[in-house]
Amino acid sequence: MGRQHQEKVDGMTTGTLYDKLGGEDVIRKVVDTFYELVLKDETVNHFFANTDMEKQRLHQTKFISFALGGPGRYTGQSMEKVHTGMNLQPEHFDAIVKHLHDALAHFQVDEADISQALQTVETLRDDILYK
Ligand code: HEM
Repeated sequence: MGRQHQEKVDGMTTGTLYDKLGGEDVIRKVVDTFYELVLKDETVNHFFANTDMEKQRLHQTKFISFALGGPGRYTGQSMEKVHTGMNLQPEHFDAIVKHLHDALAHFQVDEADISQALQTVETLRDDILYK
């Protein structure tokens, strides 16, 4: 763990993976990989069928940034709102989580850090599913 932006609060290390991985430049590469994985996966790519490519990239970037604790914070409420009408199911959410895992693993992010990112994403599961 880099020391920058880190502090101990109640015995837990805070500071974001986003900073640890090197911020925007690295994130952009992770997004490219994640984007490819999502768009070639027929479990989920149809959700993006009517989304233009620029918006898709924006979505993937925001998703990754959120997962890594980067800038752009979302509330459950706003996430519920933007995914309303999609009726997302657990298998869709799980597929996205898997691609997040694989995209990070591709860049040698260690498994402990990947778990942390996956847990962050999990916090929004109930806000996003079945809406
Ligand atoms: C923690 C999980 C997620 C986060 C943080 C997230 C984030 C967002 C955000 C911020 C938007 C607003 C529009 C934008 O920025 O482009 C959005 C829209 C959208 N999300 Fe998600 N999302 C999540 C999960 C999912 C999942 C699991 C799916 C489908 C498999 C999905 C599919 C979409 C689609 C299709 C849109 C609308 C894009 C458009 O056409 O404008 N999202 N999401």
